[in-house]
Amino acid sequence: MPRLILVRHGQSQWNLENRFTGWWDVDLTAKGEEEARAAGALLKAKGMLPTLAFTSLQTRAIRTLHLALEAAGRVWIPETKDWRLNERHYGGLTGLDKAETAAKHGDEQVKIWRRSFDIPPPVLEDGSAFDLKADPRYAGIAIPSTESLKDTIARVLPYYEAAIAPALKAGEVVLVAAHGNSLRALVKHLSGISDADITGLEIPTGQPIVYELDDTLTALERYYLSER
Ligand SMILES: O=C(O)[C@@H](CO)OP(=O)(O)O
Repeated sequence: MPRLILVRHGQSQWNLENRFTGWWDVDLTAKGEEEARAAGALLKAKGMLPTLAFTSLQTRAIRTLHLALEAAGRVWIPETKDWRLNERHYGGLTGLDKAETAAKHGDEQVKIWRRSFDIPPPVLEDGSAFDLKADPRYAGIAIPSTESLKDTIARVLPYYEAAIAPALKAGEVVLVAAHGNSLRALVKHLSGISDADITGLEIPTGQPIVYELDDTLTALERYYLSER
């Protein structure tokens, strides 16, 4: 039966500093590196060994994948990096302190920006220090100026259907190392979570989530590997 393993990157420097991150390329903290290694050790201990991996173009997810694969003894498996698995773009909130932003705009507004299904944060202004236009990894890509979860789903799901689903159907055990909101997009789809209910779903860092799927890739079961 097809099996898909999702892991959110370990703690990043801006998770630690409580700053809106999105597409900004922030590295793991020492704790985040440890979480990634622990995720890989858990995969090995449970015999849940991936044969193929996907990740984003962002350092925190790529390094989480590599540290986990090293701990699992699987650094040799093929991996694909794609911007469609990036974190949702946080627009004009990128780099801001989450608590200071809540003090300025109110908790309710920040909650809407963070977790509403289809209300995007304000756009990233031209000339912002967080503009990624000159970043070579995004050459030829229409970088968004902000994204809601709905916008994120609109690029994650076609990628899942085109690249990940065929690998699952071909019998690969697929590991996806990505981000809180790109993984929420996948979980929403696979578990059939409504637009209203997805606002309450949080994905913890460094915790492998396993999907047991049937041959049509309908989810039979979703569980945290640490709980088995
Ligand atoms: O800052 C971000 O990019 C994300 C993930 O860390 O934050 P949030 O929890 O608000 O989606």
